[in-house]
Amino acid sequence: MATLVLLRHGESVWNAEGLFTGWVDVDLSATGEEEARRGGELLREADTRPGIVHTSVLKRAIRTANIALDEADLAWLPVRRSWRLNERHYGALQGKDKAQTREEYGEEQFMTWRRSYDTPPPPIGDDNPYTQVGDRRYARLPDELMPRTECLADVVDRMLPYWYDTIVPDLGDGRTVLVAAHGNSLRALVKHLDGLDADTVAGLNIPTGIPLVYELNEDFTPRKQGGEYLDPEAAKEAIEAVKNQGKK
Ligand SMILES: O=C(O)[C@@H](CO)OP(=O)(O)O
Repeated sequence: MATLVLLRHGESVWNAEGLFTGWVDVDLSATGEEEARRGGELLREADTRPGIVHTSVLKRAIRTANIALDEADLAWLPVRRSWRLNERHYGALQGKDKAQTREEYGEEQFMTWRRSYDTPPPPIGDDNPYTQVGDRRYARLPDELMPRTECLADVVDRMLPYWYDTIVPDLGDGRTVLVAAHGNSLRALVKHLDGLDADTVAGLNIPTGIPLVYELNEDFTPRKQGGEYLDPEAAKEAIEAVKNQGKK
C-alpha cells in the first residue's frame, strides 16, 4: 500500500486580490504562509511522513512545500519539480480581476472558463505582460508544449506523463509522496485518481493548505474515493470559499 499526500499551495497574493493567476509566478500572502505552516502541523500531528516531495516550478507551491516541511521537521527531504504540475494556464485571463470578468461576461461564461472540462479561455498573446514565453525556466520546453491557454482536459494530458513516469515509481518504491501543487493541477490529478467524469470534476474544488491523503492500492487506485483531508471541517469551509470566488 502506498500513501499519496496532495497539498494545494496556501493563499497567494493574487488569490487574495481575486485575480486569475495560472502560470504567473505570484508569491504567497501572509495568510498563505500561515496556511502552509498549518499544513505542516497537520502532517506532523497525523504522523504522516512523506519520503519525497514533488512540486510545480511556481514559487507559491515551492514555498508552501518548504514551509510545511519545515514545520513537520522534514525540510531535508529530496524534492523534484516539474512544469507538468503547474497551475492550469489561464490564457488571456491571467492578471484579470475575477469579479470584473464575471460582471463583463456573465456567470455562465465565467464559470465555463473556470470550471468546464474542455473549454479553454482565449489564448494569451506572446506580447501580453503576463505571458510565460521567454521565461527562462521554460527554456527547454519545446514551443509546441508551451501553453498559451489550457482547459482542464489539457492539464490532465500534460500532467499524466509525470504521474506515470515519476510519481508512480516513487510510490512503487514504498515512499509516502507529497505533491505540492495548484487548485487545477490537483483537480486534474484527483479526476484521474477517482475516475471522475467531466461533469463531476466541474463541481470539484480543492482548498488551500489542507493536506489531502490518499491510501492507494497496489495498482495505485485509491482505497477510498476522494481520499481524506487531515482537517475535514476546515476543508469544507475552504472549499466553499474557492467556489464563491469572483462573487463579491
Ligand atoms: O487563478 C487561478 O489560477 C486559479 C487558482 O487560484 O483560479 P480558479 O480557482 O478560478 O480556477
